[in-house]
Amino acid sequence: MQPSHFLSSQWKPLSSTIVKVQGCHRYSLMRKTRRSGSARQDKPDAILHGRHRFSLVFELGASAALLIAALITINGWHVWQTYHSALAKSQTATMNLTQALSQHASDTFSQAEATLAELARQIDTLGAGAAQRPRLHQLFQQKAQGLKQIGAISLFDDAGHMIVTEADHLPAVNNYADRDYFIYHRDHPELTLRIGNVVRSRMTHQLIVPISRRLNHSDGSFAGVVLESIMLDHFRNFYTRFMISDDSTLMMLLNNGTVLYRHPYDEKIIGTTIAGSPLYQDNIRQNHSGIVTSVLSADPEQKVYSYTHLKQYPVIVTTGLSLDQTMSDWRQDAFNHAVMTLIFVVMITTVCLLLMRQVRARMRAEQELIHAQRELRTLNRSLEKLARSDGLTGLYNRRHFDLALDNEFKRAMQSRRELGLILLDVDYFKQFNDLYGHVAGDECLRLIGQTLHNLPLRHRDLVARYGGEEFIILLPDTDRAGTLAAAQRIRQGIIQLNIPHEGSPTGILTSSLGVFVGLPVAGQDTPTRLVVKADSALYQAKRQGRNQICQA
Ligand SMILES: Nc1nc2c(ncn2[C@@H]2O[C@H](COP(=O)(O)OP(=O)(O)OP(=O)(O)O)[C@@H](O)[C@H]2O)c(=O)[nH]1
Repeated sequence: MQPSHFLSSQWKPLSSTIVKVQGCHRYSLMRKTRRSGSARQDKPDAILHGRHRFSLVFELGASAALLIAALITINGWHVWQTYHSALAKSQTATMNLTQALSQHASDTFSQAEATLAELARQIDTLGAGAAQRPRLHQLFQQKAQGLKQIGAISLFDDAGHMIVTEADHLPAVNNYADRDYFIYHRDHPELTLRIGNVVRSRMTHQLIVPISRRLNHSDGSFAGVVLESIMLDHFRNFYTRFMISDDSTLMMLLNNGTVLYRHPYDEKIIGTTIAGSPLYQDNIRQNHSGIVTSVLSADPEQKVYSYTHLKQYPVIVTTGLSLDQTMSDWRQDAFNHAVMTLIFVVMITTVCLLLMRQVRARMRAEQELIHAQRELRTLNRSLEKLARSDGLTGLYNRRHFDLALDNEFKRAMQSRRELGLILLDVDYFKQFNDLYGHVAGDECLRLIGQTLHNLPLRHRDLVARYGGEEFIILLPDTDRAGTLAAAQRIRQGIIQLNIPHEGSPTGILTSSLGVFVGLPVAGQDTPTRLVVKADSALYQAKRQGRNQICQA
């Protein structure tokens, strides 16, 4: 028979059990189980790391976002607070200013009212005839000298002629019947004080505020007007004392919104009206006093306005402080805070991004490390397997067998249980190689290895290639009968392979087996000695004609 025939022939494993064992495990099975176990461990590992990384990066991002949100909220709250505080301060400042101006205006007008009331009484008492006029002139002079704000004091008859004045001479053209105040008093019976629009004096050519009062004859008919003109400069001098920015405004108005005076001084504005402005329409006209952020028609810039009506006179005083100006400190502060916040936000974001990058890099390194560890473990397992197994047959090698024998030897000593050892050698294998070649010899050894591998052994039993064409089987806790039965099965198994061997007297490949069974004796036996004993039994089997089992 050609070697190709037996090489391809199916070898049937032993169907009966030599040594009865429960739950025997193969090396390959153990290896498979261990590999799948590690795969099961690796998968949750990877998931955990993925999740861990995600949650770490997420936590970092969330913390930074929270920190930034807190920072912005705190600074926003601070800016909001300081805005309202600055606004309240500017409102207080404008109201104080308005109060000072209203006090000044009240004082000025009440002095004028008192003067006019006294002069009217004197005129009523003395009369205003030609004889009394020098006396009245003196009186007017005294009053005018006593009050420096007074530009002129004049008396007009019922036709509008100036008949007495504090000046030494009456004007050449001295009819004032066209003046507002004259017309008003002529047409209105009340004897109350009237504060008129600013006009230019015909005598001094200065701007004046005319304050006038009607005079009646004893029968109640119109007798004329007594006038006290207050120089606009009086207000100008007073208003200039206040240090206000150019875009702020101090104003004195008549009740109808006509401007009596305005600081900073601008002659063009004197006599104009703010009656159409939101400030006047929505606030001044409606309330006695108040504070409001508003605009004027002629001045669209938003200002913090405070205003008050004088209690006794139809005059309003208003102060408008530039919102831009009054809030400039707050704006600077808010800007500083915004810049600081921005710097912190940028810093936090940068640090967070760097940390996130580091975490990612670290996680990546960890992943790579885990991967490398896994590969190393796999490599170690393969190396371990390689170190323990025989390359040709896949069985354990001599090195592993020696270690296992050491262990089982010790165990047998301790447990006082017998140990079985079978040493197998292929008969006439040199001839086989010579006849069929080394490749066929290798295949033959592989088939024998497979036969041994398929033996139904217990989990502590071990089959190894001892070297060359020699195999060894270790059977812990096995008595003589069990070991011999196993040896017999093995021998039969090899015969059943039916490998043709023309160099053998039997015509097929056979094997000789040396068996040792016994309890190792303390102080006498060693693992090597047990093998030697099995080997000498094998030697005996060879000597007695091969294809047989001999026991040591
Ligand atoms: N093909 C092959 N041959 C091997 C291997 N290992 C050892 N051999 C051969 O096995 C033969 C063993 O020969 P011997 O020790 O003289 O024994 P034998 O020819 O079997 O004779 P007996 O054992 O006395 O029956 C040698 O020729 C070795 O070269 C191997 O792995 N493959």
